Parts: sequence; C-alpha cells; structure tokens
Amino acid sequence: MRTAYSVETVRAAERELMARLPEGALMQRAAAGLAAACADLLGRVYGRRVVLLVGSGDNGGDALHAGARLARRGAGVTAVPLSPERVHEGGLAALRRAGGSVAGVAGAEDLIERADLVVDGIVGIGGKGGLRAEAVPLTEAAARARAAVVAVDLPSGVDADTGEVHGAAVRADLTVTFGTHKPGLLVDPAREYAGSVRLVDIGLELPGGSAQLEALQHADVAALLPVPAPESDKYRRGVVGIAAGSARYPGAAVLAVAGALRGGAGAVRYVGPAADAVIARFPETLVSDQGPRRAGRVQAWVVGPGAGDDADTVNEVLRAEVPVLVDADGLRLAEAGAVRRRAAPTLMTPHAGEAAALLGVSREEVEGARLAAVRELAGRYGATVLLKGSTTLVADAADGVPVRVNATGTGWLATAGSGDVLSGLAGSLLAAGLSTRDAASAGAYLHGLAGRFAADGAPVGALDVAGAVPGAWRDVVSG
Ligand SMILES: NC(=O)C1=CN([C@@H]2O[C@H](COP(=O)(O)OP(=O)(O)OC[C@H]3O[C@@H](n4cnc5c(N)ncnc54)[C@H](O)[C@@H]3O)[C@@H](O)[C@H]2O)[C@@H](O)CC1
Ligand SMILES: [K+]
Repeated sequence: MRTAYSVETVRAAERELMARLPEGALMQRAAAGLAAACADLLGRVYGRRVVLLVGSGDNGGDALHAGARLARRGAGVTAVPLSPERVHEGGLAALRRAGGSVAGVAGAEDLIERADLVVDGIVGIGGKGGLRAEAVPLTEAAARARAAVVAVDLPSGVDADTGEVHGAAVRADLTVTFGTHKPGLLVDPAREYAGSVRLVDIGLELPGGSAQLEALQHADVAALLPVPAPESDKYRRGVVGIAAGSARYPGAAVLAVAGALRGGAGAVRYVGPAADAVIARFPETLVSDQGPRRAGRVQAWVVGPGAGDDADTVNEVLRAEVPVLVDADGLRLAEAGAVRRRAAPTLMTPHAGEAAALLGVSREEVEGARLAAVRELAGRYGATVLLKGSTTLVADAADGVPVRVNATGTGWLATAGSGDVLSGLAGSLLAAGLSTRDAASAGAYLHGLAGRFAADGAPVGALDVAGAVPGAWRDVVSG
C-alpha cells in the first residue's frame, strides 16, 4: 500500500528525526537520493548541462546539494536563485566548491533552452499558492525546452495537502519526493504535474494510522477479494440485486449485470423493465418484475444506472436493510435524508458532474478540488462516496479514515456505460461481504485494470471492460 501524509505530519516527523541526527544530515540524504535519480534520468552525467531553479527555502537547498553532487561527477551545473538575497547558504557554498556556477534570472531562459536537465527547487512543502510571477517565465521555458524536468519533493506551485493547483505550476517529468508521498502527488490535478514519482527514504518514521490517503496495490486488493470456500453455495457467496435500466435505457441494466456477474457474488438478481434484454445477453441472471421488495433475498442492492425518473424504485431500495450502492440517475433521485436515515451502509458513486449537481457547485470546482468534494459529500450523506475520475477517490463519512485513491484507470475508460459496469462490479463485491469502502476501492481497482487490459492502447466499449474483469482479477490474485 502506498500512503500519503499531510505536511503537518511530515514536519512533525522531520523535527523528531532531525533532533537525533547531526545538522544537515537529513538534507544530505534527500540530496543524495535526488542526485541519484537525476543521474539515472541523464544516463551519463559527465558533460551534461544542468540548471537548478532555486527558491528561498530548504527545497532550494536540496537542489543545490544535489547539484554539487552532479557537478562532482562532471556535469556543468548552474544555479539560478530566484531571490538571490535569500538562498540556502550551505547549499550554495557546496555547489561552488564542486565547480558549479551561479547565474541571474535575466539570462536564465537561454541557459534552460540549452540544458539537458532542469531541477525545480523553487518550493516544496513550504509553498503557499501558485508560482510567483518571477518564476513563471523560467518554468515556461523549461516546458518548451528539450530538457527533462525533475521536481524536488513536489512540482512547485501545486498544493501538497489537497492536490489543488491555483495559478501556474511546474510540469515535471519526474518528481523525487522525500520520506513519504504527499497527497498532492496522488490526486489530480496536481498528480498530472508530477510526472512519475520516485520516493526516497530519508528515515522518516510516520505515525501508523494517520495517513491522509492510501493507494491500494495488487497485494492489498488480493487480500480483500472473496474466495469461495469448499462448502460455498451460490447463496452463501452472496446475491446482488440490480435495480437498473428503463424502457429508454435498457443497456444500463445489461452493463450493470455484466459487471455484477464478474464481481464475486454467487448470483445476480435483476429487477426492472429491461429483463428481456438482460436475459438475452446473460441467461444466468435471475429476473423479476415484482419490484425490489418482492424480488427475493439479496445481500446488497445496486440502484440507479439508467433509472430515468423512477424515483419509487430508488426509494424502495433505500428502505432495504442491506448495503446499497446508488449510481447515476439514482444519485439525483435519492433524498439526502433517506440516505442518512439508513441503518445499513450506503455507497454512492458519482462522477464529477454528478457530484457537482449534488453539491450545488460547478463541475470545474469539483475537478479542481476533488479531495474536498469527496469528503464533503461523504459527510453530508453519511455514506461512503466513490468519486470517479482519472484518480478515483473513495471517502468514508467517519473522520480520520484515510481516503483511498485509485490510479489503475485509463483515459479509455471514459466511455459510455463504463460506470454501469463499475456499479455492478462494486455491488457484487458488497454482496460478497466487503465493506462499502473495500468494495468501492477493490471495484475501482479491478475496473481500472480491466479497462487497461481491454483497451491495450485502443478504444474499447463498456462490455469489453466487463469481459476483461476476470483477467484483471487473476492478475491481482497471482501478484
Ligand atoms: N525539513 C526537513 O527536514 C527537510 C526538508 N527538506 C526539503 O525542504 C523542503 C521544505 O523546506 P522549507 O520549509 O524551507 O520550505 P520550501 O523551501 O518548500 O519553501 C519555503 C520558502 O519558499 C517561499 N515561498 C512560499 N511560497 C512560495 C511561492 N508560491 N513561490 C515562491 N516562493 C514561495 C517562502 O517564502 C519560503 O522562503 C521540503 O519540501 C524538502 O524539499 C529535505 O531536505 C528533507 C529534510
Ligand atoms: K519543488
């Protein structure tokens, strides 16, 4: 599992460690890791041209000390301090001793254009707001140039704690981060600015249980997925009910069932007006036209995909005493009070547009502040909320529970009906006994991986994604 900690927690851990180490030792660890990452990227260090963009704090200090290491290996290193009156003195002296030079901001754009590598040491976890004006032309020059851009700790200008980007920010090819991931490195839009991320261990000890974010990996998901025991039968494995589709949108029912059949439940019950279409495609489905209450026992419900305006079905499902996943039209039709009053857990799965409608803000606001939006929705509804997107987030209503972030997705998943497959898949995991948080995060993980496998670099349809879920499942459990 990858975890990300808040700036406040990182600072406290750093203070504690620094008190036990000789002065400057921590920065040397950071600089050594940074220099090694730069050397790997350059391939050959000798003779390469490196420009360091140096801010006024310790982030600039890291860049200067790493620059000194590269200069000692034969690179031509030039530091460009953005506020020459405030620069890390020890770092600057080390760079000079190693044969590096210092240039003013005035001619720096030319240097950047000729560089092989630009190191962004403008700001790290001490940054407030977007980049200041004097840095913007330099970072634009870096983006234009053929040089690789390596960000120190964080791309300067992004918000470490929230992943928000207010104003200009550096776009890096690689971010070398120290001690732990910061939330901004895992959540869009900031994540996109970070490029690939390399974590350097500097010996920080972070308090267990206080992470802001968790990103599950194969082994974590494998441990969550249900495995049928020898004595299992279809009912013990769990039955998932799908109340979806309408005369107008029968396809949503088919797609939700397609996802549910691959999600580990022993049987899938379908309730709604698209039974013929469902049976034609998936004859193993148990269908009923009696409405959710009289459809027979289920261990979890999925309601909403393609529901149109059928509020009665949504409300009937919300009165069930089993976990309920609400998606798509169901999100609009479900009353907040009815969701909050439920005794059994609820999982809501909006995309940014649906989340924006529920919160009464614009889609851009949700996309720009995804962590805040998902937490706010979970709190308002007293539910687990899965906010879809390039980095899908899963938040619980309870305070202090790390938000899960899923990064297995691919842009090819942005295809009609893909969300219906996810709702069926996650609902099936709920019926198999996973908690709402685990079902949502394991479902998103498998769905993203299935999207990658099905797409393999080309467009795919939602049924292809459902068809690729077993392959994703096998990949996860086989490590
Ligand atoms: N504290 C530690 O123990 C360690 C810190 N390390 C490095 O130190 C960094 C934190 O250092 P600092 O606390 O000095 O903070 P930073 O260097 O991240 O930034 C603070 C400085 O930048 C200025 N600043 C703030 N916002 C700005 C903006 N938007 N544009 C331009 N300048 C801005 C501030 O006036 C201040 O001088 C980490 O990100 C990491 O790179 C590493 O060396 C590892 C050890
Ligand atoms: K930086």
